[in-house]
Amino acid sequence: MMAAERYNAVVIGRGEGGKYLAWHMAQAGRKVAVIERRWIGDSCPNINCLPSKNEIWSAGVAHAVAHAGAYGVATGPVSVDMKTVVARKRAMVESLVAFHLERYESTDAELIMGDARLVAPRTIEVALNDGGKRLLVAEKLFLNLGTHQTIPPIPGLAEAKPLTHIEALELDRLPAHLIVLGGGYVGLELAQAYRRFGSHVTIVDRGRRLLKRENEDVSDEIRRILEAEGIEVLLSAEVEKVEGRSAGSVHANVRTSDGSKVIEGTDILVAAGRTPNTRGVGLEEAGIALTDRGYIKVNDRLETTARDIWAIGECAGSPQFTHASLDDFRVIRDNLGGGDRTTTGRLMPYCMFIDPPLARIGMSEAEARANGTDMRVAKLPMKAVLRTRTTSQAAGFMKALVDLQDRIVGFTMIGSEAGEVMAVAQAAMLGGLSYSVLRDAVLAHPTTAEGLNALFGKVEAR
Ligand SMILES: Cc1cc2nc3c(=O)[nH]c(=O)nc-3n(C[C@H](O)[C@H](O)[C@H](O)COP(=O)(O)OP(=O)(O)OC[C@H]3O[C@@H](n4cnc5c(N)ncnc54)[C@H](O)[C@@H]3O)c2cc1C
Ligand SMILES: NC(=O)c1ccc[n+]([C@@H]2O[C@H](COP(=O)([O-])OP(=O)(O)OC[C@H]3O[C@@H](n4cnc5c(N)ncnc54)[C@H](O)[C@@H]3O)[C@@H](O)[C@H]2O)c1
Repeated sequence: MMAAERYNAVVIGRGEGGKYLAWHMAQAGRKVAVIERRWIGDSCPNINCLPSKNEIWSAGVAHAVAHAGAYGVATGPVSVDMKTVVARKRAMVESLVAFHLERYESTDAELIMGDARLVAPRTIEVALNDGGKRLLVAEKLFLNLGTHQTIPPIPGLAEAKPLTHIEALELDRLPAHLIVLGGGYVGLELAQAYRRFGSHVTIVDRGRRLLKRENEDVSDEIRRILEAEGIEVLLSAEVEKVEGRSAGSVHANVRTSDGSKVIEGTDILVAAGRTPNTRGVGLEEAGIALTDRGYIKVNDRLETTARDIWAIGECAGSPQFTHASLDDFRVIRDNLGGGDRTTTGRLMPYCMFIDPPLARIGMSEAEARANGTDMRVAKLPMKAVLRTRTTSQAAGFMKALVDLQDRIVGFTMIGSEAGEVMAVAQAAMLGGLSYSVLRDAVLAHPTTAEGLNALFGKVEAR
């Protein structure tokens, strides 16, 4: 019988919010352990956000060099060395891992590498990666378990050994023809990156349009941008069967409204959504209820159905963004400190890093109409923003929704610097400013944000 070790707080899964919570509590003098089975530093710096944006940046450089002639810059033949692309990414990841280890040292939070499972409420058995087991009892338990790639049950798909984003971001060779199953965030970002590195790319999505959570004009513009780069986009497409092996020869039998066709690729990437890491951890046995989609059931203070147990980030059904997981940490931290903070109504921005990027904060036009919000809509093509005349990057548009009290309730942009411009709109929303403040602000010329003057100038008077 193992002796139980007592902790003030244990975090299972080293996600974004969990790590900040651990560091915060340890710095406040609590005895804290974090149990992680694989990644030092969460998914974001190891396998998700930062590695993908690192390689996407390399792809952007390849694209810029390949199109340098249009800017009057002569180059020789352009080629991409995937080994160097991956080496640059790995160097970044290693530096981020070192940063995380240093933070554990300096805060005195204990990092335990192993697989955790609840054997009773707040009693955790850890199968250590180095062998052996430990038993921990926590006064407070925080679950930050994350999600993993969903592999749809398509005949032959699992046997084809498809790439997920993890392997795709480790490829030191260029696929001749990459089939991308799923045209969501992961699929579109990586599809464009691989196209720019030089692969032939086909995106297959069963939806009627890309990014179905966005307004129809957003989906159409993004499809136009991707197709203009030579990416093939198949929509309303069901993959019925996959044959062969990725990293060689792989065929996807696809049914579309135009009939059936076979896509012959060399590699297949699955980017068809996420599944929470909540099975086999002993959650339900410990009184922690799950939703019907397998996420941990929480209230708007991120409390689970079991006493003194919280959930954070994707496993709690929070929006699947690093900044959402970070904000979950703030909610829990403040409530543990006697505050009263919830996740209800928080503004959640996001930016998809295709080029040009898509950024959104607040409602889309379709969402506003669906919930009956009375609002005015203003839309400005990016070619009307003078900055884009200087860069020849005129694809996309800005769009704003303004309610009858003159508040900005939604902002969407496809265009270069979209994420940065969105932050300006977000600040105005957080401050409860009238749209006229951005309409009339003196903004530096010629910046992309300057377009906000013209965009809000198009809002109809009440
Ligand atoms: C390819 C890709 C790109 C992305 N890019 C962006 C982006 O640009 N911007 C953005 O905001 N978001 C992005 N995301 C989403 C973002 O990465 C996540 O939302 C974010 O990392 C938050 O994750 P988390 O805190 O919920 O958990 P995670 O960071 O996933 O951490 C969960 C951890 O729990 C561990 N774990 C699970 N079960 C156990 C167990 N039983 N025992 C021990 N350890 C366990 C896992 O190993 C994992 O390390 C991207 C996602 C993907 C897939
Ligand atoms: N820049 C960012 O912030 C960023 C980048 C990547 C991922 N993320 C986060 O990660 C989450 C997960 O991304 P994702 O791209 O895996 O999921 P997603 O939900 O964004 O997209 C999945 C896509 O796969 C399609 N699909 C599902 N099953 C299919 C099937 N059998 N055949 C064909 N198509 C199928 C869906 O129609 C959908 O379009 C995102 O929602 C986002 O929150 C964020």
